[in-house]
Amino acid sequence: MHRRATDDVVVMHPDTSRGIEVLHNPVYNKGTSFTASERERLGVRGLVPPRFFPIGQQATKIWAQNQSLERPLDKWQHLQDLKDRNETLFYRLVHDHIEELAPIIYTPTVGDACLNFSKLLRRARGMYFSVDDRGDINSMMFNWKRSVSVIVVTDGSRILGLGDLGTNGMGISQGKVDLYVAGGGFDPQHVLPVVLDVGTNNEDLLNDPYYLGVPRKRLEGEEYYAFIEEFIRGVRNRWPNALIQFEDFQTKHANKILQRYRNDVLCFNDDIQGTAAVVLAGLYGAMKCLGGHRKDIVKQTFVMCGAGSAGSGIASFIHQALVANGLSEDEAYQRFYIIDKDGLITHDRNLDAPGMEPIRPFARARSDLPDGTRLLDVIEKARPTTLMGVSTVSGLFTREVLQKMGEINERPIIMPLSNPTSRAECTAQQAAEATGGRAIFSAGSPFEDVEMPNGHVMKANQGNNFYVFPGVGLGALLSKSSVISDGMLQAAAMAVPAMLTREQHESGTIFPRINRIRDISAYVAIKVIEAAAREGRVPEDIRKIVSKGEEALREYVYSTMWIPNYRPTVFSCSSRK
Ligand SMILES: NC(=O)c1ccc[n+]([C@@H]2O[C@H](COP(=O)([O-])OP(=O)(O)OC[C@H]3O[C@@H](n4cnc5c(N)ncnc54)[C@H](O)[C@@H]3O)[C@@H](O)[C@H]2O)c1
Ligand SMILES: O=C(O)C[C@H](O)C(=O)O
Ligand SMILES: [Mg+2]
Repeated sequence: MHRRATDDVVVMHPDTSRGIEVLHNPVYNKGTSFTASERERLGVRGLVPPRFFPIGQQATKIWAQNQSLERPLDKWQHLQDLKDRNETLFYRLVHDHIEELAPIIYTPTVGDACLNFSKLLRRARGMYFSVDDRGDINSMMFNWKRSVSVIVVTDGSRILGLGDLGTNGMGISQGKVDLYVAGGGFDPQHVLPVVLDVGTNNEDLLNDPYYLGVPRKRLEGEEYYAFIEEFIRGVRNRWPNALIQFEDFQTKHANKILQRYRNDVLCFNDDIQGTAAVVLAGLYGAMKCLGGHRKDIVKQTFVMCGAGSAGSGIASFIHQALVANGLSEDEAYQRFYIIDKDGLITHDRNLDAPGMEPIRPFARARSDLPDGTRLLDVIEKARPTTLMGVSTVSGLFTREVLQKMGEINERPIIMPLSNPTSRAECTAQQAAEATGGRAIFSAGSPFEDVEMPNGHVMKANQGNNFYVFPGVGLGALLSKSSVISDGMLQAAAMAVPAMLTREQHESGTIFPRINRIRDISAYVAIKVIEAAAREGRVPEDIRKIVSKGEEALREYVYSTMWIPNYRPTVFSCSSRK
């Protein structure tokens, strides 16, 4: 991915015929935007209407069509149809209107798309590997003819807060790779969405005659891990330099898989690590809103609702930051109260249960509060500054809970992070009403800012891993590091709030606007590369660029970004990497 995208051409795969096939291939199709010479060269003269329209005009027309649709899911479908016809135009639209379209191609609408994926699928995209493919996974990867720089893979077992959606989870892998392109400047030819169909335990899907996956229960135990191993080995063999992003794996497997591969393979789990980095970024931003410095995070106390992969990942990562800023390990653990579906987690709990391992050091002493204490009582006792929700339970932050946070704190930090919107622990409106608009608020899915009767506006920041995963992926690949370290992720968390101005902090803004996502991703990537260099993880050529300073690094990062413009299409004898 080291090239100047703007100077580029599109090299047509030698197997592609000229003529109508060009129009039917979404990578090469430009619709009415083929120039006269291309129409000759590609054999499409007369196959498209005579008038030439530049991409900007095409985008304006299709944007108006999309805007005229009422239902978000119809907008999603309209965009997928466009992607199936003309990828460049699709990414141009998403790039130009990211703020309006992120909620369509991503949370919350992508949740509905996954729920209805069997009915909505028009044209397959990405790769599907099922239990029936065991033994053949690596050879199947050679059916994918392009080189791959990033793979987003899910096993569909925990799609957003919607549970086990089996093969329908492909929608989430596709949404995430679209954000790698739109937000991180990845070339769409080199991103690959994948679903591992290891079965589903969702009875509705098993009984659905149109379900797209293998209708059987999920693989479990060693059989499951052997399948994952076969997939990872296949990727390492076929695309040795590709980054693997694990997405929406259920907690009992997510941590185990991450621990097994994170020191050998360029990979990360977005729900554990991407989320943790974005939440820490939001907390650093909140410290600035409170008029302080990011180091003030050591003064905070956290109540976390949810002890799954997101909750445990966030807690462990904030713990690292507290220790890095001067607390002892134990002091830092004392700052957390973690609650799951059975209430407060203490040493009275079975901490050996699957998925509980990362939570173990956060379990409270029996003497603090009884095991299972409910949220409101925990808040009364712990007097937290920050309340976080990764529980998937809509309405968990009741009016009483929010009011209590507002009583304890002048400016309570309230983060209902569960996705999609239907699972958020509270809405922005509810948080604003219960706290008189004083909350520093951030939710996983988008909400509107709330204007209070006195004219004050409570900012409804979106705290979503979208702010970091494209930049982390970009930085990791460009650094040529062989792994993604905690230090690289901590650097990503510090990069995001550095993009905000003092005025923005004063207004309660803790994340930059999403329409700056390319600049955010580039800056995250710069900081990730610098961290990798500090840790001695980069080869000589990268070390040289880093040693020249941030400007040289910026130039390097931006020069690799793919820009959604049409480029001249040419033929060559061999396919381009
Ligand atoms: N904002 C983001 O960027 C982001 C990133 C990752 C995950 N998430 C969201 O976080 C949620 C959780 O993800 P996960 O992978 O950790 O899921 P999970 O299913 O593994 O964990 C859910 C946890 O919530 C707990 N829980 C259930 N009911 C509860 C209650 N009444 N009170 C307190 N805790 C309760 C469960 O015991 C479990 O520990 C999902 O909705 C997901 O979309 C958001
Ligand atoms: O997909 C998202 O919107 C964020 C996160 O990865 C999640 O699983 O909720
Ligand atoms: Mg996720």
